[in-house]
Amino acid sequence: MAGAPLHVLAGALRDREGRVLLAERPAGKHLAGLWEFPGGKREPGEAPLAALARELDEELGVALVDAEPLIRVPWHYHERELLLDAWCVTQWRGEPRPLEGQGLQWCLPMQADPATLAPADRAILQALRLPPHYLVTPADVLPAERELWLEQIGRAIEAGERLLQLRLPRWPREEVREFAAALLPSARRHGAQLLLNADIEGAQALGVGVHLTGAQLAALAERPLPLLQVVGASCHDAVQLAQALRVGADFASLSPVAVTASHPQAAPLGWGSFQALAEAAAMPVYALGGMTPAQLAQARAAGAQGVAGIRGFWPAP
Ligand SMILES: Nc1nc2c([nH]c(=O)n2[C@H]2C[C@H](O)[C@@H](COP(=O)(O)OP(=O)(O)OP(=O)(O)O)O2)c(=O)[nH]1
Repeated sequence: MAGAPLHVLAGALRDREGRVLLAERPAGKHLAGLWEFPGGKREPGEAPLAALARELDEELGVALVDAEPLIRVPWHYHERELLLDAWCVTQWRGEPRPLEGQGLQWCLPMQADPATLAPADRAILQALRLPPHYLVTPADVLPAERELWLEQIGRAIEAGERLLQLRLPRWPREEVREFAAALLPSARRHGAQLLLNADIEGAQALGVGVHLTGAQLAALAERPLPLLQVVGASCHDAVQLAQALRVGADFASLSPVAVTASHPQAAPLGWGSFQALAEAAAMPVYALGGMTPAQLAQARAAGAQGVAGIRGFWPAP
């Protein structure tokens, strides 16, 4: 019977070291043997957080104290359709115990193997791994400004930025690759991810990420990089977001949310359309276009992973 999707709550308990708790789905249940975030179905009339608190009590014997929304993942399994509503559980009382005999493990999101998770949970894992800001280099940077930008990006990484796209259309490809290689030791030291714009072969050779253009995304049949190298995709509509999911991208940027200096002719989505698209996307989505870091809270409220941008994101020189 086709009806409303099952509303399933999932809680990522996060400890002080940044590890999250994973539980093994018990034998005999749907997706048995795969790992998931503890939780379960909301009962009729129950508020979402009350449902999550009840499930955490039943499965782990802990009392939920504080949680914040993480990502909502609409998912279609053969036999059922669900809305997986994931929360980051930042405070709880009690020591989690496997009250249903399920396996439990604490692990850092970067170390969890997505292949062992329930398929819908890969988006939750990405939401836990990805930071709130996504920085993109300005398109007008010239090769002659290499030293300045080496310093600028280095400073951003030192300041805590963890996701950076090198989009340097005025540079020869080889020089962008060499530039990325020069930044790599500092990026690795700080756990920051570098993405090359459009250069899949360069990303493969260097072991870094790639940000796919809309045209590349349309032409791809599968994920172009191994799971540990991050894949982002430029999207403007639902068709591109669906394709990003099909090729196994880790996240999308969705633009333009507002009018931007770099694309003044493109019609902005506005927060209403952004939210509808982001919530249907089943992957983390960054708000791009006319964004500043000050809009992070608004973007999060509209279902975004965070904000992406060029101007206003780089530390002052
Ligand atoms: N709890 C939970 N369920 C998940 C996750 N990922 C995922 O695809 N699911 C799916 C598996 C199930 O089809 C559905 C949740 O059902 P469930 O069987 O855990 O719910 P429940 O605890 O209320 O189960 P039950 O006692 O009624 O059988 O959502 C996840 O991270 N946590």
